Amino acid sequence: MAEADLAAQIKTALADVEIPGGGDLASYGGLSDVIVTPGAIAFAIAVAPGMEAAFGPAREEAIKRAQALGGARKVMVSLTAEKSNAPKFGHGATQPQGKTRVDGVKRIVAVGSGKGGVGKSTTAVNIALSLAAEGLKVGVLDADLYGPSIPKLLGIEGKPAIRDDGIFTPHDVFGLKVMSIGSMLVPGQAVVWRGPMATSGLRQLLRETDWGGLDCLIIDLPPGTGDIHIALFQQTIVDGVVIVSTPQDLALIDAQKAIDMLRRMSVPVLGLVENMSYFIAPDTGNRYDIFGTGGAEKAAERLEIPFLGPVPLVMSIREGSDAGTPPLVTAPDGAEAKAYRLIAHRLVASIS
Ligand SMILES: Nc1ncnc2c1ncn2[C@@H]1O[C@H](COP(=O)(O)OP(=O)(O)OP(=O)(O)O)[C@@H](O)[C@H]1O
Repeated sequence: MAEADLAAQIKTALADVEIPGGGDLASYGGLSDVIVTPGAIAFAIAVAPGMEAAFGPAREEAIKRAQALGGARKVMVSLTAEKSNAPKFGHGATQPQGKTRVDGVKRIVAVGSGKGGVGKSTTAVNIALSLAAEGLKVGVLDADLYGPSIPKLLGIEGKPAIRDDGIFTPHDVFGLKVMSIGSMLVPGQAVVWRGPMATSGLRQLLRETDWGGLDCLIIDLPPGTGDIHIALFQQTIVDGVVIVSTPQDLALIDAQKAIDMLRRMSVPVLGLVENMSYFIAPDTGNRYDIFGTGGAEKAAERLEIPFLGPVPLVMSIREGSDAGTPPLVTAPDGAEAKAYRLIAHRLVASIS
């Protein structure tokens, strides 16, 4: 059945779901669009603050109705009271209550950046592979809803398997357990998958995946600071965040903003990586500091966070990453792999 037809059928089925105070869910103003992808069905129910518990049975019923029509698709229905969920920032910020660990995952390290395109996902994947090369059991969760690139970086195709009990089985690639929010989306739908729906999708990917006992889960965050970050840091104990930046000042200002947010949310900043730090000419092997290298190191000092190391701008990183064969896999003893391994060592030291 076409996805649009299925969405319409689900909407019709929701007309039989009663909501508190009378009326049905399909005609309730707080119901979002119903999104149907080849692997998932997602929608959100926004309620007034304090009404979450009262709407619980309606949500359960809605899940049942959607599941009955959706076959093997994973159903994600979020219930949010938007105002009460707003983060408290700035003066008087409090440590959010109710953060929990993820079953079967010892440590969570998120990788973020102030702005897009700085090489955050590339760094996340190569840090994960470096940790795995040390003998750790490592997973990667791609939470970059607006540009999920982990499947491409690791050459993953298709969707993760879903067990009978609805739990995801992650992809197994180069020894990593990998899940991507990208496999739940079809191109062009990320924009409608925002707010409560996105955060609910992330929560399910994180908590309804059989990670199989990990020493460390690396989460590739979207760039900047948004709903996904806030929801993750409010709900989950994250051991710390690595910030990736390029040497350009503008990027560092953005990185600084991201670091400020983490501090206000009481999330440890594990350090700064300077990506595309210098250029190695492929023909001569000569090094060129074309961007004025060292900006991130100085910024790290100023911000009083560890500097984890520089990664050169090298064609082999771009080509290997774009082909799904990261340098840690193709040339584990090469200079690029060494740069990532050094960063991973410092990261481990920073966590402990
Ligand atoms: N050190 C590097 N040398 C050469 N190319 C790199 C390097 N790091 C990343 N790239 C390339 O830069 C591009 C962007 O990288 P990546 O997708 O990791 O960035 P991102 O910050 O995660 O971006 P987005 O904001 O889209 O998530 C990719 O084509 C990648 O191969």
